[in-house]
Amino acid sequence: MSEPASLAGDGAPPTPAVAERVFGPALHLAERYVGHLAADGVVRGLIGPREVPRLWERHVLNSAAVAEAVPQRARVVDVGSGAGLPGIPLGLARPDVVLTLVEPMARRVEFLDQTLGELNTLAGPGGLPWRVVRGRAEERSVVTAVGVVDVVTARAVAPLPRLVGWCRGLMRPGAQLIALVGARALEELPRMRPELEAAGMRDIHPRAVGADLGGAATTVVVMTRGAR
Ligand SMILES: C[S@@+](CC[C@H](N)C(=O)[O-])C[C@H]1O[C@@H](n2cnc3c(N)ncnc32)[C@H](O)[C@@H]1O
Repeated sequence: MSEPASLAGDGAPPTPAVAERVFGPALHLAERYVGHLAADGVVRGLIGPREVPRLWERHVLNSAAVAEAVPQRARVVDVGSGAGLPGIPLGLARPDVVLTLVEPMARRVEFLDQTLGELNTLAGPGGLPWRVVRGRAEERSVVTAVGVVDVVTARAVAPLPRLVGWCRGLMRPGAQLIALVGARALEELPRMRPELEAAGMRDIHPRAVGADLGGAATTVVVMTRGAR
């Protein structure tokens, strides 16, 4: 049977050996996702063409690295998921998590719906326990649709204090926010700490994840919502 054109993977970069260890039995789904990003993701302007050769290292493995910071069977919401990062690689690496992708932009939601539909079909019996919710994380309709979760993930969405303000309503007391950050956010963390604590966040710390994946480790800032 021929493959769906949109996921044919034309021009997709080769799969690095480490991907098999990261994704295990879901490797074929991760390869499909990369093919989809390289084709439809570029056509729709969600991924720059120059990113294609480094989709695995810089986007997919870098995102999947977050898996080691996520507790077993966590309810996870990926806020500002865009083309599905870091949510989709995380969900593929960790089939025990229940994943919701939140994204306000119609064009991106369409891409996510199509991707999830296709990966779901490929995943076979039971499919994937994932869904897409359109809207902004702080909107009441989104909080109602998603409910409260154990973990919020976010990459390149907003500075940490603003991100916390948007996501707090989705986090149960004790839930974690795991934000993938660059060097600048890390540098600014000490200055931001009082504001994050005033917003009810505790145990705020940077952490390197995915150091064993062959490339540079992913830096995340992890924080926990306090009781109030
Ligand atoms: C720079 S993109 C990053 C996308 C993806 N996380 C990645 O790393 O490729 C930021 C995304 O956050 C979304 N966004 C902006 N404000 C948001 C909000 N209040 N709630 C949820 N998503 C938001 C945007 O629509 C956009 O898709």
